[in-house]
Amino acid sequence: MSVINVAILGFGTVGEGVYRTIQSHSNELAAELGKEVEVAAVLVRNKQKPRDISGNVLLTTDFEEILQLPKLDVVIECIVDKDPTFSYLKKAIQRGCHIITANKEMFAHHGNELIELAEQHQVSVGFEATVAGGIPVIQTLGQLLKINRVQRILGILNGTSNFILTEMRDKRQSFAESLLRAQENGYAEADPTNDVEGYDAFYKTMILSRLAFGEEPDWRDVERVGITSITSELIEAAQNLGLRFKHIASIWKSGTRIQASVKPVLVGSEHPFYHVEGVENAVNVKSDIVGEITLQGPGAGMYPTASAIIEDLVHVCQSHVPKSNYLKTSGEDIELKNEHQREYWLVQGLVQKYGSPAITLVDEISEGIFVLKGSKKDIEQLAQRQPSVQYFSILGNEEFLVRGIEEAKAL
Ligand SMILES: NC(=O)C1=CN([C@@H]2O[C@H](COP(=O)(O)OP(=O)(O)OC[C@H]3O[C@@H](n4cnc5c(N)ncnc54)[C@H](OP(=O)(O)O)[C@@H]3O)[C@@H](O)[C@H]2O)C=CC1
Ligand SMILES: N[C@@H](CC=O)C(=O)O
Repeated sequence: MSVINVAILGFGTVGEGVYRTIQSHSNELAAELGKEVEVAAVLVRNKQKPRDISGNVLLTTDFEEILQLPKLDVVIECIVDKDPTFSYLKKAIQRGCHIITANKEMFAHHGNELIELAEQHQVSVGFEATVAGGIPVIQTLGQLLKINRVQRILGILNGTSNFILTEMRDKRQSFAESLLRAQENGYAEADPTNDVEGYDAFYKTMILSRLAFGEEPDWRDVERVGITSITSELIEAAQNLGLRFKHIASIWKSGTRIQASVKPVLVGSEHPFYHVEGVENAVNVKSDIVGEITLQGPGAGMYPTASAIIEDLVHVCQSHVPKSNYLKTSGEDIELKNEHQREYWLVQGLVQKYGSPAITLVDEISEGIFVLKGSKKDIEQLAQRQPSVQYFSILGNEEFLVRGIEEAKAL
């Protein structure tokens, strides 16, 4: 049987998971591809670290050595940062290799250039692992929703943040303890600021936007808020109202503009994301023909990410060259709340009571934590006047919230 020669760049959580999965699923790969998949080389930063890699595999710190291999078909990139990964992948494409990447930061910045270059060189690009870990959302949007016009996407896109919020609520762990566990489980980025300050979810949101709408919002206009301001006290107050904090990315088209935000909000049990817990991610796509679809599954970790990459491996070896601009016709306009519409907010840190006639106090649900009603603009102005104020939008219907407040008061 002939062979597909693969190089894996990086041998951390993801790279090692890919290596192990190629060994454990060799029969399935051979049956699907009609060729054996062999790992020819692994690139690392530190060759002295002990690793469980067969002696036949070239283990190197020099990417040029990999490029000079006599036979190389696919380069799988599982490193961190934009550089030198982008230049490695360009060289791999120029050498005629298909490429696969898990690196969302690099792909959000350079995905288009890589896809255009791949098109010129008649090779394919796999990037399923860049968004939502093991959930096949890229293939679903790119291959299975080609005719639907996407109207809006909501996503829980960072497994570490969702894991931390769940641990803090369910096990009453501190933020620091929960983050440490996420790191031990291999969920967090090398620099976890990327997870907890919302950068990782932001990059994933930009990749999804390009895939679903054919374009991205202006990055400077995207509201990006992480989860670091969410205290145990706030989580408990929300829980007493029947609400859970979720870090949610939203993308929608308004007029000719694509808009997006990435921030923590509160959802009730009627929301499709209420039960998305721990390291799980979810993506809810609203399109004109099919309506709403929610995909849910593990959003980070060794094997879920390896699953996305292995499925990409089959896809790039079998598929034709992708279209540049990865993608789709533009999506469809959708009417969402505008900044003047009144909604509900969970607010902490007021130094003077809510401070504006345009804002109504609904209730003080525990000491110093209020439910207020007002427009986004009014709440933003309040937070400008009182910088200690933290505010979180409460999604869902009013009836549900009122019931939650009554139940919380009865506690
Ligand atoms: N962890 C997860 O659940 C997921 C991660 N990703 C993405 O996958 C990528 C890898 O993540 P993960 O495996 O968790 O990261 P790790 O930190 O566990 O591993 C990174 C690996 O890359 C190697 N490396 C780093 N820089 C270089 C370099 N300049 N040249 C050669 N090798 C280098 C390291 O080498 P050494 O071992 O010698 O230090 C290490 O083997 C990231 O882009 C991440 O965002 C995507 C989806 C999920
Ligand atoms: N650090 C990321 C890993 C997967 O993309 C996350 O927690 O989601």
